[in-house]
Parts: sequence; structure tokens; C-alpha cells
Amino acid sequence: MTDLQDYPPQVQDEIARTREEVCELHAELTRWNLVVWTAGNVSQRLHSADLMVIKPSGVRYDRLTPDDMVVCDLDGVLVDGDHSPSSDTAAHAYVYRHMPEIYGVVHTHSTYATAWAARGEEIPCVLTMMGDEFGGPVPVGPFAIIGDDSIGRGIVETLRDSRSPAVLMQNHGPFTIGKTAEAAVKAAAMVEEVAHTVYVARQLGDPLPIAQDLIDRLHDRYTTVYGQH
Ligand SMILES: O=C(CO)[C@@H](O)[C@@H](O)COP(=O)(O)O
Repeated sequence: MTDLQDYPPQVQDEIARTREEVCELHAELTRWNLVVWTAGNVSQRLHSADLMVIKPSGVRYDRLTPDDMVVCDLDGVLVDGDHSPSSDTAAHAYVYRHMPEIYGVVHTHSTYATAWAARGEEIPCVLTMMGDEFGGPVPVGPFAIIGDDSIGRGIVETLRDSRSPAVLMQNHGPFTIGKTAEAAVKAAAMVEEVAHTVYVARQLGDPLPIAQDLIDRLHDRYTTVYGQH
């Protein structure tokens, strides 16, 4: 096993910062009611080395500290940490190996998004917020059993050619990706929000689809103009 001390100071510094960031972002999962008990996990990939920082498996959110965050290589092998890494580490690592532009991965079991995953049905793009954040429907990924690269492969195969940062893994729940872990956490909050809203809309009747050219315009504005630059 490679030891943390084998890495240069700038890598060790980024690891310390990333442990702080990833720990703080786990608090956002409970803040937005996206997880129950110890379900869910957040990771961030480093820029200075082929390493990732991820949640320790099965540790209660209210007990997580930056030092509890686990450092793994991009094959999911433990590099530094006193705890076993998340049971989803292989999935996160697979995404990082196959989507080099991605530096954050989040998994939750948020209620409404997971309900759509249980049905294996994509969330149709019937809200301008969905055009903004997802650039279309939120797709469904294949059923995959935890324990090998199956989940990670399903995430990549579904999202590689999609504008969506979220995928509903069938019978399991949402996984989200981003250029940072914070962006992936935002996508996790937004997919739960739209899953809930579209569910409510369906209780009222048939939601109206948005034309593709308008979805494209919404997504282009949101990804190039919206917010502070
Ligand atoms: O959904 C799964 C595994 O895919 C849960 O066990 C997961 O949310 C939480 O596992 P960890 O505590 O991160 O090991």
C-alpha cells in the first residue's frame, strides 16, 4: 500500500483541503433530507494526484469529521484512513477513471428520485428547471449489484453521452456527477426536487413536455449565463 508520506507536500495539502470539503458536503446531504441514517456518500477527486477522498462506510453523518474521510487511489485501493472506505468506492473510482472531466460523485437514496428509480422510469423534462440543470430528462441506468464495477459502468454508460449530471440507477437510487463534489451535491438536491415536483404534477394530470429547442436554449443559458461570472 502506498503511504500518504510518499506523496509530495502539495498533494498532502490538497488531501487535507479535500477532506474538509468532502466532510462539509456530507452535511449538505442531511441538510436537504437526501439521505437516511448512513445511506449515501460523497467523493472528490484530486487534481494533483490520481487519488480520491470519500466517506467512510457506515459512519453516522453526525459523527463524520474531516479526519474520518478516506483517501483511495482511482482503483479504489485504500491509501490513507482509519476506516474502511464507502461500499460505493468502486463505483466512484470507475467514474473517475472513465470520465476524466469529472471530479465529484454523489450517491443518495432520496425518496422521490429513488421512487422513480424503483419504477425504472426516467423523469421527463417538463420543468424549465430540468432544462436548466439536466438539459433534458433524468435518465435511468441499469440494475446493478454492488460489489464490483457494475454500478460504475452503468453510471458511465448512461451519462457519457448525456447532458444530465444525474442518473437513476434502477431499483437503487440516484448517482450524480460534477466538475466538483459541490456541483454533484447540487445535482443530487436538484434531482430530488424535480422528482418530487413531477410526481406532484402527475397527481394533477399529464405534465406538458417542453420542446427540444426550448430545452436546448434553457440549458445553454443556464450553463453559460446564469449566476456570477
Ligand atoms: O446504496 C448503498 C450501496 O450502494 C448504501 O450502502 C450506501 O448508500 C451507503 O454505503 P456507505 O456507508 O457509503 O458504505
